[in-house]
Amino acid sequence: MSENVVHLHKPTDPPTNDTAPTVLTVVPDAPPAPPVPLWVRSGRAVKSAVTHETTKTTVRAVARHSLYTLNGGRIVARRTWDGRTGARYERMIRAAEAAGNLEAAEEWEERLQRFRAARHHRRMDLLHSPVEAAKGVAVGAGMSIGVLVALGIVMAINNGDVKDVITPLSATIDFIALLMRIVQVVWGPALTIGPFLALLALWGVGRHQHAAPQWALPANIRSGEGEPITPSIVVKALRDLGIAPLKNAIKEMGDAGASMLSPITIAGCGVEVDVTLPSGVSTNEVQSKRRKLAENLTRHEHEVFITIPPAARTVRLWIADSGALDEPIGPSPLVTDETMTANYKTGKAPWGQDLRGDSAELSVYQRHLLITGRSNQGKTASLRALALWLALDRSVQFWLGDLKGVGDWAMFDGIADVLIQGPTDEHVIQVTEMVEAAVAEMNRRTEARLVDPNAVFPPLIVLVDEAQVAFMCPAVDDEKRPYGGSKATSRYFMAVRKIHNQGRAVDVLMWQGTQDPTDQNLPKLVREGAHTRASLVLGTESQSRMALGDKAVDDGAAPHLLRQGLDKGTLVVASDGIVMAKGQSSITVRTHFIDDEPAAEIAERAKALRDGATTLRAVDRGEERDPLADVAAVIGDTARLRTDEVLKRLHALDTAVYREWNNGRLKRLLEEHGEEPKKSHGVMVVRRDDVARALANRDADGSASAAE
Ligand SMILES: Nc1ncnc2c1ncn2[C@@H]1O[C@H](COP(=O)(O)OP(=O)(O)OP(=O)(O)O)[C@@H](O)[C@H]1O
Repeated sequence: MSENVVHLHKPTDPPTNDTAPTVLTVVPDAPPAPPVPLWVRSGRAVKSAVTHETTKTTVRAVARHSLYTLNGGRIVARRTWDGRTGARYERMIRAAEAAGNLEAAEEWEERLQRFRAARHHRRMDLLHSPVEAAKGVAVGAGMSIGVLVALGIVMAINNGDVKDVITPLSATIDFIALLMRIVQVVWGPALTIGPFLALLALWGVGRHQHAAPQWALPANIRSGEGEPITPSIVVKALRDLGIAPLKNAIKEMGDAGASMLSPITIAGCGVEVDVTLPSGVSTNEVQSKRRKLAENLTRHEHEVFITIPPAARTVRLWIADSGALDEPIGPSPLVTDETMTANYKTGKAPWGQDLRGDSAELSVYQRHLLITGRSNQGKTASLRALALWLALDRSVQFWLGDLKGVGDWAMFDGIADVLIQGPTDEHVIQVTEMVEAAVAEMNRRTEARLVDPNAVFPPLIVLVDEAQVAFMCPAVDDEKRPYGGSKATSRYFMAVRKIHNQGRAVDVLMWQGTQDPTDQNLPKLVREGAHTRASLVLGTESQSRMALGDKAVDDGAAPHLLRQGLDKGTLVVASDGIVMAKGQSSITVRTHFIDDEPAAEIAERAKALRDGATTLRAVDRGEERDPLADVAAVIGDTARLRTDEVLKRLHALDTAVYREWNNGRLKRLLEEHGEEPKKSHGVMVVRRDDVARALANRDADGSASAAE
């Protein structure tokens, strides 16, 4: 009996085995939804009909074609009016005045006067013309009849038939009658279809000019995708920028707003046009509206570049063909031309293409370099492309620190004299010592130059990739001096600063690649010490200012407007080592990408050109110095030398060793050998004889202890 019972509650205990009865639960039906009132349903139906895509398309098409005809009529009427009156001249005068170009205004004024004088002349002529015209018709008709009769006489004489005298005349009359018949027949239908043909013609004009509101135009024109840039598109885009004085001036000018523009020229994969702004509109007002301008031109923001040419009140627009910047550029000539060599002094590295499609080449001669950019955007690749080219000049030495250390620079093994690869503090210490050794080398060269002003040295490129790792390194040395940071005691920072200050003249050059600049990971003095500054995409305008400097950004450089991921390898470069249009302070370069494999091949070619360098994994600090002998050497023949001058000379002799030396340390050295600095005329000095005695005593002690 119990198996026939259907429980109306949920069992709380789970069934214990497979034989447990299936429990069915009765779920009551949901209550029927209340009926929707008729007016709501009708409203919904109307809404869905009105908002349906087909309805929208139909409404758009009807509106568009009607407006084409209407506006076509307006355009034709205006053209006719312009042709017959001085309206066009007056408009040009207003445009020239609005643009502040009084010379052009005067010229148009003169033309208007000439036009009016000529029109007056024609009108005066018309007053006399009916009589003249009647006379002309009478004379013309008489002459024609005379000619026809003369022709008839010739025919009559020829045929011997007097009737032929009027044959040409009657044939002409018949012909005229025939024409009249044709006109009579055609006239009726022409009267009927004539207006339609006229409307069709007006529609054609309107359609050609897209003379309908934006919303009514077909989708492809509405989006403007791929549309060529014409003066009227540029003027319209400027008018709608939201700059009131510009808008008013263009309104004043009407169609003649195009007079603000230079001819639109093809420039690489886009077009270029200079816009002379009307008075009251500043160039940076237009520059700050780049996105809006780009959208008004139916382009993406990154496809429009606004720079400031030398001419006053002028902005230069470069507008890419839609999507053209997304096309890859070809391979590097370094890859395709296996015979290529380089020349540090006179050559230029084939880096990529500028936006005009011209090849962008960089001279690296006596220029410190800094490349910044967000992670994974092509910083190492663009820095390496320059180094690979320069490696093809066998005279150039490389000391290289890669603080990422995943092998991006491995192909320089055998080219570079020093190659340090790795991201740890230990690597930062080695890289710092490498840069300090370069400072010592620089000092040695400077000294040598003092002795021989014509001394020439092989270029030494001190390259640190991922330099932010060094600036952010927390390690400190035995004397508590930090390797990282940007204090006066920070070792990496100070070494870079010294090379920036003095390295150029003796061809010791600092090249750094660094990520996402901040004041901490790229101190101000370091970023401003580079002659060539280049940046890949960055996050903010303030970072762009750090990367390229205020001047370049104020003049339109905008790496923060490049697109992360999409513009890999595109650099904004501020340098005098690259050709750019006059007055421009930066240029956008799309670099050739050289992948690891071709990079290794280029490196092999470079090695073949060189005798083969033994690459060190850390800098050799050289033999142990003998400070007392060094003091004697820097004093030379001078009887006494101020202690600060002794320290300066020691420092120049070997920066790495004597960097931390001060008066106290010098005093200790002399005291260790039974001498001390003395006062002379109120200043502390070291005397040559004291040092010589100390040396002699030391040598005597040394030989005595050896003898024992
Ligand atoms: N010129 C270029 N054109 C196209 N793609 C490029 C270009 N340069 C680099 N890339 C692409 O970007 C990737 C990253 O390049 P790279 O390692 O040079 O970036 P990075 O900025 O040094 O990165 P990291 O964050 O590691 O420092 C490359 O593997 C390559 O796919």
